[in-house]
Amino acid sequence: MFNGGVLELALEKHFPGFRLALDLAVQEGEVLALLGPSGSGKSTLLKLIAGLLSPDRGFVRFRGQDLTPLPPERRRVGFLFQDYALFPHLTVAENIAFGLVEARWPGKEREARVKELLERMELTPHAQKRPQELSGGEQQRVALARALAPRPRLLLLDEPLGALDLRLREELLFFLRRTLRAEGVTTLVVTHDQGEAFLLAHRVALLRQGRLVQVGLPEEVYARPKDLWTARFLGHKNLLSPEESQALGLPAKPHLLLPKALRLGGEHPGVVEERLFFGNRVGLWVRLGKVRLYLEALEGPPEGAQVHLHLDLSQAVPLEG
Ligand SMILES: Nc1ncnc2c1ncn2[C@@H]1O[C@H](COP(=O)(O)OP(=O)(O)OP(=O)(O)O)[C@@H](O)[C@H]1O
Repeated sequence: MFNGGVLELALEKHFPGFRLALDLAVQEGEVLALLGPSGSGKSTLLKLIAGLLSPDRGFVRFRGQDLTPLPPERRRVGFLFQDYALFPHLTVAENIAFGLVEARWPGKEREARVKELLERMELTPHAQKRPQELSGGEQQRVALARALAPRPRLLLLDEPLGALDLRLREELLFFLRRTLRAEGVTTLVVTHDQGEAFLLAHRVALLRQGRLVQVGLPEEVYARPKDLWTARFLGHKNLLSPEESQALGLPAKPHLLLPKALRLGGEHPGVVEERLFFGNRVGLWVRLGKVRLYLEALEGPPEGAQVHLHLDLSQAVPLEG
């Protein structure tokens, strides 16, 4: 069942109206994104690993050691949950040092580690401030630094960019990506945003109603979603019914047309029904007879314009219902 992951999970947890049941192995140094809609069990899974919940059945194993009977504080797992609370009476530097003091790091090493994280997180100018004097994005970075400081062997992040506005989210996303790679810590990161999962993770695991639907490399999962639900959840737009597939010359089954299957200029005449301006690109909904297809381009004609599309049907992926 497992291919020798550093973290091995086999877990069952039941709540009224909800059941989580899954097996998963995570490799050393791997960043694995748990992706799923609201209520699919992402936070429950992290809490089971952290020891904040006990499973009804199964285990959490780390490097062969069964962590299941251990309380959270003995698991040596770092976590950052949605309601991360910084200590308001401590400075930024003291907040980051908190876990190091608890773990009795010698003074010199503690100072060096705090300095390193302040620099990496671009927080050095804020070291002596209190949390309430920081912006939301800065506070989030302090919380992340605090979680990383004691060099946990495993890091659990629940929607680490959750509360931020769009622009800050993007900024912090790249930051988080670099930090996780630089620290090399085995990480499970929960998100409901597929773009975030693809950018952060070495592998993504898709969760639906407490079950793993698909686990794989971002490119793999994106280009070969297991079924219609997964394809839709990953943001694919060209999902063809059996009838629509047939109208385009494909077998009468549901299909996904990958974005690279479509471009402007080709043999199929159509009409632009909708044109969406995104700033750096445009999205076009084009009607080709019975089928409406979506494509993106750097620029595109106005609504109502006649266009021709090139369709590469070798980029059509058959889907399970
Ligand atoms: N302590 C609890 N007692 C009872 N039911 C719970 C408890 N915690 C979670 N649940 C239920 O378990 C299901 C999964 O919840 P969970 O918080 O793990 O989902 P999630 O994928 O993290 O969702 P979100 O993205 O909204 O945070 C939900 O139906 C929730 O109501």
